[in-house]
Amino acid sequence: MATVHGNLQGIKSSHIKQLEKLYDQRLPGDRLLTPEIAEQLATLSQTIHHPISGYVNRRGQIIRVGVGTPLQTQLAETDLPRRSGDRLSGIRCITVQFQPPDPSAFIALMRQRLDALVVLIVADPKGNKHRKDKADASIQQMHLAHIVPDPEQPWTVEAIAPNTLFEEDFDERIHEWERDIQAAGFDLSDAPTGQADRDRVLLVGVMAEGMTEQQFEDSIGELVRLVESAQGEVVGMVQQKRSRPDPQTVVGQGKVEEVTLEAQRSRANLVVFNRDISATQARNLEEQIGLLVVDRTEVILDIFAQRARSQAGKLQVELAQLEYMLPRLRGRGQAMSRLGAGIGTRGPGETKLETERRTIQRRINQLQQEVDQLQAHRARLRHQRENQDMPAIALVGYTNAGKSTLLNTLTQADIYTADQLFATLDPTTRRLTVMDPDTGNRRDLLLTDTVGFIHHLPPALMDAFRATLEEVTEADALLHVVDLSHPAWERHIQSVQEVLDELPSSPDDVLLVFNKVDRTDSETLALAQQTYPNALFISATERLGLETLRQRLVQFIDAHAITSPEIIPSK
Ligand SMILES: Nc1nc2c(ncn2[C@@H]2O[C@H](COP(=O)(O)OP(=O)(O)OP(=O)(O)O)[C@@H](O)[C@H]2O)c(=O)[nH]1
Ligand SMILES: [Mg+2]
Repeated sequence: MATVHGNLQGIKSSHIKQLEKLYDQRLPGDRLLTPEIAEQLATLSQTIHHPISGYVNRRGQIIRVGVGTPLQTQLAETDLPRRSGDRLSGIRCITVQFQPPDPSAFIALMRQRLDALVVLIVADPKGNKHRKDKADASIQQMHLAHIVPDPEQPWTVEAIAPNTLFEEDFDERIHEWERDIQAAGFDLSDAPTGQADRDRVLLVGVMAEGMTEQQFEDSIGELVRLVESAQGEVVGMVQQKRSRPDPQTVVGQGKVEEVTLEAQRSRANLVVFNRDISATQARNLEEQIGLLVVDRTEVILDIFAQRARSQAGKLQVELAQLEYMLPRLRGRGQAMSRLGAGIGTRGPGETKLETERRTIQRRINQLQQEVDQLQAHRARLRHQRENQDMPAIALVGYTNAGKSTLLNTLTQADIYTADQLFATLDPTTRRLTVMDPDTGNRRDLLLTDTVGFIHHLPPALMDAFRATLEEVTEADALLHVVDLSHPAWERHIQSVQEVLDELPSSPDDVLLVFNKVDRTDSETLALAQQTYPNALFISATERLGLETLRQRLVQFIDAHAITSPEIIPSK
């Protein structure tokens, strides 16, 4: 089928027919291009005001025609002929553009292991007021690029004269290039394929106005942890200081090119921004970089999607993902959907993404109802527990602070704990019996472990996880667990406070517990003790300070008269 690829939006059907007709043409196998086909491509490109790329095999058949640059119209890995890593793909690309070739074109050359890339440059009729609609097919420049076995810059490009391009026997030259590549032992298949299990992620850090150097570094450090928690691997980073994001591409044009190049150099298959990006920005960036581009929120949602085990967890994650996606629905091109290995593509899945907005909205409504039911169910459970007259205390804190470890240590529970962000999604409640040291009386209380917080917890997650977060809002008191060994512990306390402030309500009684003192330096410990004289200092893994914690829990219950605890006389 003669399908025209690329972005056909706004292109007249008569022009699409002309593009389709290109498939009927055939080039002599030993020529890179003929003047006739060059002219047809140039005229068509000027008529539709868009770059056009044609792909030709070694027999001279046109196998693909696309509207857009080589990167926007590239063949997916699966559509390329299977060849060993030291061989070219046997396909060349002829592209007509209005600008000289930029790095994205060479990246397309590399990714597809093209025999050669011919770039024809014509005047953009849009930019020429006097001859608005009249195509001026005169080709202003011709460039020829091909792969060379140089790891630093694995391509070369040169201006080429028409008679060389149209008349020279290129069969031999291509074989020569291939022999050079083989002789150098250069592996072309080293390029990212997007089929790997782990995403190879290039981070883009935008340092916004008002951000200190330290805050910026912390945010990048956290983003690396988030990517790793989502099973991705950070392979590089590009950063930019920018007071106002570019509405089209977040970062400036030069930076986008740097990202494109760096992505190629580090063989990344996914680009992650440290700030939120709009649908338009994502689309523009993807078109220019040629890779899937996601933001921090999508990475967090992806971790949640991977971690959700229970029915309730899955339900809430799906709701959060759909709520996040709905205003951002953007038909990601075929090429994009194949390039992303994992992050940003898991969860509801591509097919659901492509279904209409209305279907998604209906699904959201349905999920909202299910979450309402879940909320009601949890409320009933809590009510039953309240009848037992036991005070309920919720463990809250920044993700990875050690909440689950503490609950496990105190109550011999077996909640999954790990040195990764968002290990816990589902709340777990355990009974804890503590002894009043003065009277020797035993007291029972309920301790609930729940999902961790993070700086700027995405609103979609806060809404979808309302049933889970109610364990916090409905508790009688909170144990705020802080990882004191984390360099950003003070900001973590602040971020947790900010999330708590966003909840409809939260208990006034909060006991601050500094954890991981076994790996905290003495200055930090002294500073925290001085700043928070009423706080507790513990190590959940080393079982340090736990007895004091238990005693403080008893006092805490009494002093705040949280409830009238049942007093069980000791034997
Ligand atoms: N050195 C040290 N490590 C600890 C301590 N407490 C917990 N950890 C480690 O910190 C990591 C995170 O612990 P979790 O209990 O999963 O943390 P969490 O707060 O439940 O995290 P999320 O569920 O992701 O929000 C694990 O690798 C624990 O072994 C401690 O007192 N000392
Ligand atoms: Mg946990």
